[in-house]
Amino acid sequence: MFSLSDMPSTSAVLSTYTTFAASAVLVRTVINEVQNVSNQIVPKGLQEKIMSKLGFLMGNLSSTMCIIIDETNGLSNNEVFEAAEVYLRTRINTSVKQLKVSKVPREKNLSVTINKGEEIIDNFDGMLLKWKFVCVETQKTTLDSDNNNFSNEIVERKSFELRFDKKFKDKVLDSYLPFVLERSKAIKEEKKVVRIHALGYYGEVDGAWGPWGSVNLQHPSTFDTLAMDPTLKQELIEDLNRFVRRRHFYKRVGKAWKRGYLLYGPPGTGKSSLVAAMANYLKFHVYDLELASLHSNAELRRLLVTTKNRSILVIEDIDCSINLENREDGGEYSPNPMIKKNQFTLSGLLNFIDGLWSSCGDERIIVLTTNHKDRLDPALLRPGRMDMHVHMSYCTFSGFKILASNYLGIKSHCRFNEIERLMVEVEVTPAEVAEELMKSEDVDAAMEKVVKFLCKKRSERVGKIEGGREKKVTGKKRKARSRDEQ
Ligand SMILES: Nc1ncnc2c1ncn2[C@@H]1O[C@H](COP(=O)(O)OP(=O)(O)OP(=O)(O)O)[C@@H](O)[C@H]1O
Ligand SMILES: [Mg+2]
Repeated sequence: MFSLSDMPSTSAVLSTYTTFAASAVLVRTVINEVQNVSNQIVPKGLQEKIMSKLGFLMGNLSSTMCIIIDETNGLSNNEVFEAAEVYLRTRINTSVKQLKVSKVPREKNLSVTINKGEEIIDNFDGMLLKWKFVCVETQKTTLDSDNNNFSNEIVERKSFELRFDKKFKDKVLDSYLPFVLERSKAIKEEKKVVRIHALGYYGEVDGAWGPWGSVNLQHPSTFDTLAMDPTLKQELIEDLNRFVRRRHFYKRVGKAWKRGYLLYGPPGTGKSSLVAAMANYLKFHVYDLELASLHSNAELRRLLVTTKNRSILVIEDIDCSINLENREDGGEYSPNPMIKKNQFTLSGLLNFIDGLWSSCGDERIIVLTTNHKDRLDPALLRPGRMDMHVHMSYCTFSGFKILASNYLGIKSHCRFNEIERLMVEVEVTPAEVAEELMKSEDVDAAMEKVVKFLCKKRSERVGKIEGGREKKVTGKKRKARSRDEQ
């Protein structure tokens, strides 16, 4: 059994080290040896002192540099750690022996990470980078204020160690780590599940409690499946692209980074489907705001501040939600008849859109939908509030082809010409056409249904016109008769 006096002193160890200092390899061997021996005989505190001195000298000799990336940065999370976690999941290769797999309830996919102590080798621009996931258990003592007792708990401190050749220090800090941050952002974006938030119950949103409850937006609508004027569709996609890439532009010209879209058109022309397509395209969460459930402008403001950036706020059927023609008298309106008038106003809404809205978020989109654009106050429609007005019209033949391809997987059919002619004559909504297309899985039968439906619509229309003429004629006849009688 060794006694403490048998143990080599710090200075002895250091002088041993100096003797071998010429060779880094030998020093490492010495360190390992000292570590092995000291593990058995040296008290822990002294052991750490010796090893830190040796490590320091060793570090000076080695050509390797190590960056420690801790999970937290004081009280806040360390974004570099989070980014590394996400990025390294995509770099797991066969050299890793132990993985950890988990799944959170709302996520579709499994989350795969490396276990503690595992290493991942990465290459970047001619550099070799070695990542190690380190997890150290420490004891944390806390005072229980209820009974004034101290309690101990074991907490895990996680970090990554990133090792690379010293000569690449600048390149790692200036290029590689920013690259890891960027990549992780892109990976998160790809995996983002779009959610739709609605009022009505208090729900947990991203770990915080707030007035919005949310579920995954499972609306399958995309720009590809949407039947709308192809030029308008392209313009809208370009407008959205321009909006999201112009962060610096908005800053430079001193404008809030927000954009308003008014979607108008008859029922069943795809306004709500377009909102879903926009959300799926941009991967923005949706906040579905029902004005009828609000009681005051103050409530609107409170709700607004709890919405996140990179989101779409939707107010559907705006013409039905609020009296929008009476801004002069304050747009007094109370959606809830039990509550006094004058609490929730049009000017409140306008302020919300370009006053307050401007000051409390980035990359925000607001969408208003209506069946009656003409009923809206022009103040609401001006650029800066509703920047782009999108008319969702009755189904055109090009829209029909998108629906046919979508529902039946066909690009052409012998009835297409007939359908094209009929569509010029009648007004049908994409919703009506979609309904007919769904009535049969057999392509010919489905086409027949569409043709029949369009013919029926046409005869209804002709009937109406003739009925109208008839009425006019009988009206005239009646007048003439009464003149004769006089
Ligand atoms: N332009 C379209 N492209 C593809 N499908 C459409 C389109 N318009 C309507 N549909 C189909 O009809 C259904 C109803 O459409 P949607 O709810 O988007 O219409 P809307 O214009 O919002 O109607 P409303 O004014 O009544 O709210 C959709 O689920 C979709 O299946
Ligand atoms: Mg709708």
